[in-house]
Amino acid sequence: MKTNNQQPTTNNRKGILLVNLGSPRSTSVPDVREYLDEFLMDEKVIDYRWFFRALLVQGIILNTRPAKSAEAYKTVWTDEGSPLIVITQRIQKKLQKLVDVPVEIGMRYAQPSIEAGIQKLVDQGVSEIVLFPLYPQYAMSTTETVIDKAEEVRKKKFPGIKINYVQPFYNREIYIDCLAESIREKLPENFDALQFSYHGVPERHIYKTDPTNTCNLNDCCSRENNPSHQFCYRHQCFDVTNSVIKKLGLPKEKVMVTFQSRLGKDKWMEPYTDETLETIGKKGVKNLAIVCPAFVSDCLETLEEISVEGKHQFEHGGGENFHYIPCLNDEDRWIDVVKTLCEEKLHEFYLV
Ligand SMILES: C=CC1=C(C)c2cc3[nH]c(cc4nc(cc5[nH]c(cc1n2)c(C)c5CCC(=O)O)C(CCC(=O)O)=C4C)c(C)c3C=C
Ligand SMILES: [Fe+2]
Ligand SMILES: [Fe+2]
Repeated sequence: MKTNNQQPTTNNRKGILLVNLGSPRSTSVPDVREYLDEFLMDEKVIDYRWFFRALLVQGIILNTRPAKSAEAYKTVWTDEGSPLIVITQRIQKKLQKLVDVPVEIGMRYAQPSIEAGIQKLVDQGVSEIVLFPLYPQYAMSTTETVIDKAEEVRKKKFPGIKINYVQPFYNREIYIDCLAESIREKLPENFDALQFSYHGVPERHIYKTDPTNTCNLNDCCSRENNPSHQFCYRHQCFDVTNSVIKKLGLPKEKVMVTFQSRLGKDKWMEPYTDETLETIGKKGVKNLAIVCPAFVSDCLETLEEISVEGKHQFEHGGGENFHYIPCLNDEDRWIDVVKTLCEEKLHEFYLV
Protein backbone atom coordinates (compact mmCIF):
# COMPACT_ATOMS: atom_id res chain seq x y z
CA MET A 1 0.00 0.00 0.00
CA LYS A 2 1.34 3.47 -0.90
CA THR A 3 1.74 5.66 2.17
CA ASN A 4 1.91 9.13 0.57
CA ASN A 5 5.42 9.63 1.93
CA GLN A 6 4.26 8.86 5.45
CA GLN A 7 6.67 6.53 7.15
CA PRO A 8 5.15 3.92 9.42
CA THR A 9 5.84 4.80 13.04
CA THR A 10 5.71 1.10 13.96
CA ASN A 11 6.12 -2.17 12.15
CA ASN A 12 2.64 -3.29 13.18
CA ARG A 13 1.00 -5.27 10.43
CA LYS A 14 -2.25 -3.82 9.16
CA GLY A 15 -5.36 -5.46 7.75
CA ILE A 16 -8.91 -4.71 6.59
CA LEU A 17 -12.14 -6.24 7.87
CA LEU A 18 -15.26 -5.66 5.73
CA VAL A 19 -18.40 -6.05 7.84
CA ASN A 20 -21.89 -6.67 6.51
CA LEU A 21 -25.16 -7.62 8.21
CA GLY A 22 -25.10 -11.39 7.74
CA SER A 23 -27.55 -14.08 6.62
CA PRO A 24 -28.76 -17.41 7.94
CA ARG A 25 -26.47 -20.42 7.45
CA SER A 26 -29.07 -22.00 5.14
CA THR A 27 -32.71 -21.58 4.19
CA SER A 28 -33.88 -24.22 6.69
CA VAL A 29 -36.41 -22.94 9.23
CA PRO A 30 -34.19 -23.78 12.28
CA ASP A 31 -31.23 -21.89 10.73
CA VAL A 32 -33.41 -18.91 9.89
CA ARG A 33 -34.84 -18.99 13.43
CA GLU A 34 -31.35 -19.03 14.96
CA TYR A 35 -30.32 -16.07 12.79
CA LEU A 36 -33.45 -14.05 13.55
CA ASP A 37 -33.03 -14.79 17.25
CA GLU A 38 -29.51 -13.36 17.31
CA PHE A 39 -30.47 -10.41 15.05
CA LEU A 40 -33.70 -9.35 16.75
CA MET A 41 -32.42 -9.91 20.30
CA ASP A 42 -29.79 -7.24 19.61
CA GLU A 43 -30.83 -4.30 21.82
CA LYS A 44 -29.74 -1.89 19.07
CA VAL A 45 -32.24 -3.47 16.67
CA ILE A 46 -35.24 -4.04 18.93
CA ASP A 47 -34.47 -1.53 21.62
CA TYR A 48 -36.84 -2.68 24.36
CA ARG A 49 -35.69 -3.79 27.80
CA TRP A 50 -34.47 -7.39 27.76
CA PHE A 51 -37.66 -8.88 29.24
CA PHE A 52 -40.00 -7.15 26.77
CA ARG A 53 -37.65 -7.82 23.86
CA ALA A 54 -37.52 -11.51 24.73
CA LEU A 55 -41.30 -11.59 25.10
CA LEU A 56 -41.78 -10.04 21.67
CA VAL A 57 -39.00 -11.87 19.81
CA GLN A 58 -38.96 -15.29 21.43
CA GLY A 59 -42.61 -15.31 22.51
CA ILE A 60 -44.18 -13.96 19.31
CA ILE A 61 -41.97 -13.23 16.28
CA LEU A 62 -39.97 -16.47 16.30
CA ASN A 63 -43.18 -18.55 16.24
CA THR A 64 -44.17 -17.52 12.75
CA ARG A 65 -41.52 -15.39 11.05
CA PRO A 66 -38.78 -18.03 10.52
CA ALA A 67 -41.01 -20.14 8.25
CA LYS A 68 -42.10 -17.10 6.26
CA SER A 69 -38.58 -15.70 5.97
CA ALA A 70 -37.17 -19.14 5.05
CA GLU A 71 -39.56 -19.25 2.06
CA ALA A 72 -38.43 -15.79 1.03
CA TYR A 73 -34.73 -16.73 1.37
CA LYS A 74 -35.32 -19.78 -0.85
CA THR A 75 -36.34 -17.50 -3.71
CA VAL A 76 -33.01 -15.60 -3.68
CA TRP A 77 -30.53 -18.24 -2.47
CA THR A 78 -27.84 -19.21 -4.99
CA ASP A 79 -25.69 -22.35 -5.41
CA GLU A 80 -22.90 -20.44 -3.66
CA GLY A 81 -25.17 -19.36 -0.78
CA SER A 82 -26.81 -16.14 0.42
CA PRO A 83 -26.45 -13.27 -2.09
CA LEU A 84 -25.37 -10.89 0.68
CA ILE A 85 -22.49 -13.15 1.76
CA VAL A 86 -21.47 -14.12 -1.76
CA ILE A 87 -21.35 -10.49 -2.89
CA THR A 88 -19.39 -9.45 0.22
CA GLN A 89 -16.87 -12.23 -0.60
CA ARG A 90 -16.58 -10.90 -4.15
CA ILE A 91 -15.89 -7.39 -2.82
CA GLN A 92 -13.22 -8.89 -0.54
CA LYS A 93 -11.51 -10.72 -3.40
CA LYS A 94 -11.49 -7.70 -5.69
CA LEU A 95 -10.21 -5.40 -2.94
CA GLN A 96 -7.52 -7.91 -2.01
CA LYS A 97 -6.12 -7.59 -5.53
CA LEU A 98 -5.75 -3.82 -5.08
CA VAL A 99 -4.15 -3.58 -1.64
CA ASP A 100 -1.12 -5.25 -0.06
CA VAL A 101 -2.61 -5.80 3.38
CA PRO A 102 -4.83 -8.81 4.15
CA VAL A 103 -8.58 -8.35 3.66
CA GLU A 104 -11.15 -10.49 5.51
CA ILE A 105 -14.91 -10.32 6.03
CA GLY A 106 -17.10 -10.57 9.13
CA MET A 107 -20.86 -10.50 9.62
CA ARG A 108 -22.66 -8.75 12.48
CA TYR A 109 -24.98 -11.76 12.82
CA ALA A 110 -24.31 -15.45 12.12
CA GLN A 111 -21.24 -16.62 10.17
CA PRO A 112 -18.52 -15.75 9.40
CA SER A 113 -18.61 -13.69 12.60
CA ILE A 114 -16.69 -10.50 13.32
CA GLU A 115 -14.63 -12.52 15.80
CA ALA A 116 -13.73 -15.11 13.13
CA GLY A 117 -12.73 -12.31 10.74
CA ILE A 118 -10.50 -10.64 13.33
CA GLN A 119 -8.99 -14.03 14.21
CA LYS A 120 -8.09 -14.64 10.55
CA LEU A 121 -6.34 -11.27 10.42
CA VAL A 122 -4.53 -11.89 13.72
CA ASP A 123 -3.39 -15.29 12.40
CA GLN A 124 -1.71 -13.39 9.56
CA GLY A 125 0.18 -11.24 12.06
CA VAL A 126 -2.16 -8.23 11.93
CA SER A 127 -2.49 -6.02 15.00
CA GLU A 128 -3.98 -2.83 13.46
CA ILE A 129 -7.32 -3.28 11.73
CA VAL A 130 -9.38 -0.98 9.57
CA LEU A 131 -12.95 -2.14 10.07
CA PHE A 132 -15.41 -1.04 7.40
CA PRO A 133 -19.14 -1.33 8.27
CA LEU A 134 -20.66 -1.59 4.80
CA TYR A 135 -23.50 0.89 5.40
CA PRO A 136 -23.55 4.29 3.70
CA GLN A 137 -25.80 5.89 6.34
CA TYR A 138 -25.41 5.81 10.12
CA ALA A 139 -28.07 3.94 12.10
CA MET A 140 -28.17 2.54 15.61
CA SER A 141 -29.23 -0.82 14.13
CA THR A 142 -26.33 -0.94 11.64
CA THR A 143 -23.12 1.09 12.11
CA GLU A 144 -23.52 1.46 15.86
CA THR A 145 -24.18 -2.19 16.63
CA VAL A 146 -21.23 -3.26 14.42
CA ILE A 147 -18.88 -1.00 16.38
CA ASP A 148 -20.33 -2.18 19.72
CA LYS A 149 -19.81 -5.81 18.73
CA ALA A 150 -16.29 -5.28 17.40
CA GLU A 151 -15.31 -3.42 20.57
CA GLU A 152 -16.81 -6.16 22.75
CA VAL A 153 -14.84 -8.82 20.82
CA ARG A 154 -11.64 -6.75 20.88
CA LYS A 155 -11.77 -6.17 24.63
CA LYS A 156 -12.59 -9.80 25.46
CA LYS A 157 -10.47 -11.68 22.94
CA PHE A 158 -7.93 -9.37 21.30
CA PRO A 159 -7.00 -6.65 23.83
CA GLY A 160 -3.67 -6.02 22.06
CA ILE A 161 -5.08 -4.97 18.69
CA LYS A 162 -6.17 -1.54 17.47
CA ILE A 163 -9.27 -0.97 15.34
CA ASN A 164 -9.91 2.11 13.24
CA TYR A 165 -13.50 2.41 11.93
CA VAL A 166 -14.52 3.71 8.51
CA GLN A 167 -17.26 6.26 9.16
CA PRO A 168 -20.62 6.43 7.31
CA PHE A 169 -19.82 7.71 3.84
CA TYR A 170 -23.25 8.93 2.66
CA ASN A 171 -21.90 12.43 2.02
CA ARG A 172 -18.55 11.54 0.46
CA GLU A 173 -18.25 12.81 -3.07
CA ILE A 174 -16.46 9.68 -4.30
CA TYR A 175 -19.39 7.55 -3.12
CA ILE A 176 -22.05 9.86 -4.57
CA ASP A 177 -20.23 9.99 -7.93
CA CYS A 178 -20.01 6.21 -7.94
CA LEU A 179 -23.68 5.69 -7.04
CA ALA A 180 -24.88 8.31 -9.52
CA GLU A 181 -22.85 6.79 -12.36
CA SER A 182 -24.07 3.31 -11.50
CA ILE A 183 -27.70 4.50 -11.54
CA ARG A 184 -27.20 6.51 -14.73
CA GLU A 185 -25.97 3.40 -16.56
CA LYS A 186 -28.91 1.30 -15.42
CA LEU A 187 -31.77 3.77 -15.78
CA PRO A 188 -34.22 2.78 -18.50
CA GLU A 189 -34.72 5.21 -21.36
CA ASN A 190 -38.26 6.08 -20.34
CA PHE A 191 -39.39 6.31 -16.76
CA ASP A 192 -42.07 8.41 -15.09
CA ALA A 193 -40.44 8.29 -11.65
CA LEU A 194 -37.29 7.16 -9.87
CA GLN A 195 -38.03 5.80 -6.41
CA PHE A 196 -35.30 5.70 -3.72
CA SER A 197 -36.36 2.98 -1.27
CA TYR A 198 -34.28 2.91 1.93
CA HIS A 199 -34.51 0.31 4.70
CA GLY A 200 -36.73 1.87 7.37
CA VAL A 201 -36.15 2.16 11.11
CA PRO A 202 -38.62 2.91 13.91
CA GLU A 203 -38.91 6.68 14.40
CA ARG A 204 -37.92 6.17 18.04
CA HIS A 205 -34.43 5.08 16.92
CA ILE A 206 -33.83 8.47 15.34
CA TYR A 207 -34.88 10.40 18.45
CA LYS A 208 -32.86 8.08 20.64
CA THR A 209 -29.59 8.57 18.76
CA ASP A 210 -29.88 12.35 18.41
CA PRO A 211 -27.44 13.74 21.00
CA THR A 212 -28.55 17.29 20.17
CA ASN A 213 -32.29 16.71 20.62
CA THR A 214 -32.91 18.93 17.63
CA CYS A 215 -34.32 16.50 15.07
CA ASN A 216 -38.11 16.56 14.87
CA LEU A 217 -38.25 14.02 12.04
CA ASN A 218 -39.84 16.68 9.95
CA ASP A 219 -38.48 19.42 7.75
CA CYS A 220 -35.32 19.65 9.86
CA CYS A 221 -33.99 16.45 8.26
CA SER A 222 -34.02 18.20 4.86
CA ARG A 223 -32.30 21.40 6.08
CA GLU A 224 -28.79 22.01 4.84
CA ASN A 225 -27.33 22.25 8.32
CA ASN A 226 -28.67 20.88 11.57
CA PRO A 227 -26.56 19.62 14.47
CA SER A 228 -28.47 16.31 14.49
CA HIS A 229 -27.48 15.34 10.94
CA GLN A 230 -24.40 13.31 11.96
CA PHE A 231 -26.67 10.73 13.63
CA CYS A 232 -29.91 11.24 11.70
CA TYR A 233 -30.51 8.28 9.38
CA ARG A 234 -33.49 10.09 7.81
CA HIS A 235 -31.39 13.13 6.94
CA GLN A 236 -28.64 10.95 5.52
CA CYS A 237 -31.12 9.17 3.22
CA PHE A 238 -32.45 12.52 1.94
CA ASP A 239 -28.91 13.77 1.51
CA VAL A 240 -27.87 10.80 -0.66
CA THR A 241 -31.02 11.21 -2.75
CA ASN A 242 -30.55 14.95 -3.28
CA SER A 243 -26.87 14.64 -4.13
CA VAL A 244 -27.49 11.81 -6.61
CA ILE A 245 -30.38 13.49 -8.41
CA LYS A 246 -28.32 16.67 -8.68
CA LYS A 247 -25.53 14.68 -10.36
CA LEU A 248 -28.05 13.00 -12.65
CA GLY A 249 -29.79 16.28 -13.45
CA LEU A 250 -33.20 14.85 -12.54
CA PRO A 251 -36.06 17.14 -11.54
CA LYS A 252 -37.26 16.63 -7.93
CA GLU A 253 -40.82 16.04 -9.18
CA LYS A 254 -39.66 12.82 -10.80
CA VAL A 255 -38.17 11.44 -7.57
CA MET A 256 -39.68 9.74 -4.48
CA VAL A 257 -38.10 8.67 -1.18
CA THR A 258 -39.73 5.80 0.70
CA PHE A 259 -38.81 3.39 3.52
CA GLN A 260 -39.13 -0.39 3.36
CA SER A 261 -38.96 -3.55 5.51
CA ARG A 262 -40.86 -2.42 8.60
CA LEU A 263 -41.50 -4.96 11.32
CA GLY A 264 -43.89 -4.92 14.27
CA LYS A 265 -46.32 -2.33 15.54
CA ASP A 266 -44.01 0.62 16.21
CA LYS A 267 -44.25 3.74 14.08
CA TRP A 268 -41.54 3.46 11.43
CA MET A 269 -40.36 6.24 9.15
CA GLU A 270 -42.82 7.11 6.41
CA PRO A 271 -43.78 6.98 3.60
CA TYR A 272 -43.73 3.19 3.36
CA THR A 273 -42.39 1.63 0.17
CA ASP A 274 -45.10 -1.05 -0.15
CA GLU A 275 -48.00 1.40 0.31
CA THR A 276 -46.44 3.79 -2.20
CA LEU A 277 -45.96 1.01 -4.77
CA GLU A 278 -49.61 -0.02 -4.39
CA THR A 279 -50.90 3.48 -5.12
CA ILE A 280 -48.59 5.27 -7.57
CA GLY A 281 -49.83 3.39 -10.63
CA LYS A 282 -53.22 5.03 -10.24
CA LYS A 283 -51.57 8.41 -9.85
CA GLY A 284 -50.04 8.16 -13.32
CA VAL A 285 -46.70 6.46 -12.67
CA LYS A 286 -46.78 3.67 -15.23
CA ASN A 287 -43.01 3.27 -15.75
CA LEU A 288 -41.04 3.09 -12.53
CA ALA A 289 -37.32 2.77 -11.78
CA ILE A 290 -36.42 1.91 -8.20
CA VAL A 291 -33.08 1.87 -6.35
CA CYS A 292 -32.17 0.89 -2.77
CA PRO A 293 -29.15 2.89 -1.55
CA ALA A 294 -29.23 1.75 2.10
CA PHE A 295 -27.72 -1.49 0.83
CA VAL A 296 -24.37 -1.73 -0.92
CA SER A 297 -24.97 -5.36 -1.84
CA ASP A 298 -28.11 -7.03 -3.06
CA CYS A 299 -29.79 -9.18 -0.42
CA LEU A 300 -33.14 -10.55 0.64
CA GLU A 301 -34.56 -7.06 1.13
CA THR A 302 -33.78 -5.98 -2.43
CA LEU A 303 -34.04 -9.21 -4.42
CA GLU A 304 -37.23 -10.49 -2.84
CA GLU A 305 -38.98 -7.62 -1.09
CA ILE A 306 -38.41 -5.10 -3.89
CA SER A 307 -37.68 -6.99 -7.13
CA VAL A 308 -40.39 -9.62 -6.60
CA GLU A 309 -42.94 -8.41 -4.00
CA GLY A 310 -42.51 -4.75 -4.90
CA LYS A 311 -43.07 -5.48 -8.57
CA HIS A 312 -46.33 -7.30 -7.74
CA GLN A 313 -47.49 -4.42 -5.55
CA PHE A 314 -46.73 -1.91 -8.31
CA GLU A 315 -48.50 -3.94 -11.00
CA HIS A 316 -51.43 -4.66 -8.69
CA GLY A 317 -51.84 -0.93 -8.20
CA GLY A 318 -51.99 -0.22 -11.94
CA GLY A 319 -48.29 0.22 -12.73
CA GLU A 320 -46.92 -1.23 -15.97
CA ASN A 321 -43.12 -1.31 -16.21
CA PHE A 322 -41.11 -1.92 -13.04
CA HIS A 323 -37.33 -1.57 -13.32
CA TYR A 324 -35.19 -2.54 -10.34
CA ILE A 325 -31.70 -0.97 -10.29
CA PRO A 326 -29.22 -3.35 -8.57
CA CYS A 327 -26.95 -2.30 -5.72
CA LEU A 328 -23.28 -1.41 -6.26
CA ASN A 329 -22.32 -5.02 -5.46
CA ASP A 330 -18.82 -5.73 -6.82
CA GLU A 331 -18.72 -3.04 -9.53
CA ASP A 332 -15.12 -1.93 -10.08
CA ARG A 333 -15.87 1.73 -9.45
CA TRP A 334 -17.36 0.82 -6.04
CA ILE A 335 -14.34 -1.33 -5.16
CA ASP A 336 -12.20 1.75 -5.86
CA VAL A 337 -14.32 3.71 -3.37
CA VAL A 338 -13.95 0.96 -0.75
CA LYS A 339 -10.19 1.02 -1.34
CA THR A 340 -9.96 4.79 -0.91
CA LEU A 341 -12.05 4.82 2.27
CA CYS A 342 -9.97 1.99 3.77
CA GLU A 343 -6.68 3.61 2.77
CA GLU A 344 -7.64 6.83 4.53
CA LYS A 345 -8.08 4.89 7.76
CA LEU A 346 -4.93 2.83 7.21
CA HIS A 347 -2.99 6.06 6.87
CA GLU A 348 -4.32 7.29 10.20
CA PHE A 349 -2.42 4.43 11.83
CA TYR A 350 0.76 5.91 10.40
CA LEU A 351 -0.03 9.35 11.76
CA VAL A 352 -0.38 8.50 15.46
C1 LIG B 1 -36.55 -3.98 14.14
C2 LIG B 1 -36.13 -4.63 13.10
C3 LIG B 1 -35.15 -4.17 12.09
C4 LIG B 1 -34.42 -2.99 11.97
C5 LIG B 1 -34.45 -1.78 12.85
C6 LIG B 1 -33.61 -3.11 10.80
C7 LIG B 1 -32.73 -2.14 10.31
C8 LIG B 1 -31.91 -2.29 9.18
N1 LIG B 1 -31.64 -3.46 8.48
C9 LIG B 1 -30.79 -3.18 7.44
C10 LIG B 1 -30.29 -4.09 6.49
C11 LIG B 1 -30.78 -5.39 6.27
N2 LIG B 1 -31.83 -5.98 6.91
C12 LIG B 1 -32.01 -7.24 6.42
C13 LIG B 1 -32.95 -8.17 6.83
C14 LIG B 1 -33.79 -8.01 7.93
N3 LIG B 1 -34.04 -6.87 8.65
C15 LIG B 1 -34.89 -7.15 9.72
C16 LIG B 1 -35.31 -6.29 10.72
C17 LIG B 1 -34.78 -5.01 10.97
N4 LIG B 1 -33.84 -4.34 10.25
C18 LIG B 1 -35.23 -8.54 9.60
C19 LIG B 1 -36.16 -9.29 10.54
C20 LIG B 1 -34.53 -9.07 8.52
C21 LIG B 1 -34.46 -10.55 8.10
C22 LIG B 1 -35.28 -10.98 7.02
C23 LIG B 1 -36.74 -10.95 7.35
O1 LIG B 1 -37.19 -11.81 8.11
O2 LIG B 1 -37.41 -10.06 6.83
C24 LIG B 1 -31.03 -7.48 5.39
C25 LIG B 1 -30.91 -8.72 4.50
C26 LIG B 1 -30.19 -9.89 5.13
C27 LIG B 1 -29.96 -10.99 4.15
O3 LIG B 1 -29.64 -12.11 4.59
O4 LIG B 1 -30.08 -10.84 2.93
C28 LIG B 1 -30.26 -6.34 5.31
C29 LIG B 1 -29.07 -6.10 4.42
C30 LIG B 1 -30.50 -1.80 7.48
C31 LIG B 1 -29.60 -1.09 6.48
C32 LIG B 1 -31.19 -1.24 8.56
C33 LIG B 1 -31.26 0.14 9.06
C34 LIG B 1 -30.94 1.21 8.41
FE1 LIG C 1 -33.11 -5.05 8.34
FE1 LIG D 1 -33.33 14.51 11.25
